[in-house]
Amino acid sequence: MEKAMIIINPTSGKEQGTSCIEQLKKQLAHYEVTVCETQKEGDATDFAKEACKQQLDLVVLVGGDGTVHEGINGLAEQTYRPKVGVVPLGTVNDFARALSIPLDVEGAIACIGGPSVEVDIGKLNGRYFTNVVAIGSLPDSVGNVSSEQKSMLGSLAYAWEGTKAAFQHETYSFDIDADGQQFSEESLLVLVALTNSVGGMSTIADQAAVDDGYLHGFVVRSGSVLTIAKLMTKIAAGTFRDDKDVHAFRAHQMTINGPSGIQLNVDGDMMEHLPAHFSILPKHITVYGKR
Ligand SMILES: Nc1ncnc2c1ncn2[C@@H]1O[C@H](COP(=O)(O)OP(=O)(O)OP(=O)(O)O)[C@@H](O)[C@H]1O
Repeated sequence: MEKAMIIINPTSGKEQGTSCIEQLKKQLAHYEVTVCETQKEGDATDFAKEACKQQLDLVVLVGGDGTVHEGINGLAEQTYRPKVGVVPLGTVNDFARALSIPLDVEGAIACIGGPSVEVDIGKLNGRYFTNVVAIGSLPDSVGNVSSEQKSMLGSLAYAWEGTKAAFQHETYSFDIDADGQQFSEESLLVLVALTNSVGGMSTIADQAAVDDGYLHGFVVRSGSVLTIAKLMTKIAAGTFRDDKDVHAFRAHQMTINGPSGIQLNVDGDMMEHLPAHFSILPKHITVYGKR
């Protein structure tokens, strides 16, 4: 009999996590299932590592992007990696969106066992990421959105903090090396995306496919309120990357340096500091979903 581990964060999103376990077990009827509830930061990584060690066939990550990020960090370094299913319970759920996994519990559960994709995983310094790394004063303030704010306001909380940051329009100087090409930029926001879902929006990194083997970089060149307002409308219209204030590039390896002490927003949570060394692990983990 095949073996599966369900890793669930009982505090994710609106805390509806544990109620979907029975449904999930029905979908996984032909698996011997172990359920692991996370208690704190780092648990999902440890459980996922254990699933590799035991050579399980499937790991289902139930939670927000933070839980997916932690679970993938447990799998990425291992030689044997189980297939992955995702049941998104967070506010943004970028990884699920990028893989066309339905955002409702029933739909997401029904996907497990269907089509799957071998997805790229990003490496940033000593850790791994699945979606996006954001650097600059904008993500700095968006990173201050509390869980309570997120639960109550959802993406509105991000929009509010982002607007506040835009009014402060503080820019930083960044030195960037992309596959050996070097350039410097004065910027409010630098994004390194792996997928076409960034902060719940599919129109920023619209050309990034989950398995194209590239890191997709975007530098927002100026920080004026007008620039930000204009870019917001361009994001809505799907023409963000063509704007003269946006420098879009892609690479297999990148190094980004800038003022020390700036924290990075990695898959939605603040962690790591500059300098940031990026690389890509192409088609590294098989996930139930579609490209
Ligand atoms: N039992 C727990 N109690 C408190 N925090 C936990 C627990 N288990 C895991 N965590 C932490 O909660 C963090 C956030 O979890 P997750 O992203 O799944 O939910 P979320 O914050 O509701 O989602 P989103 O960020 O999309 O709104 C995880 O990165 C993890 O470190």
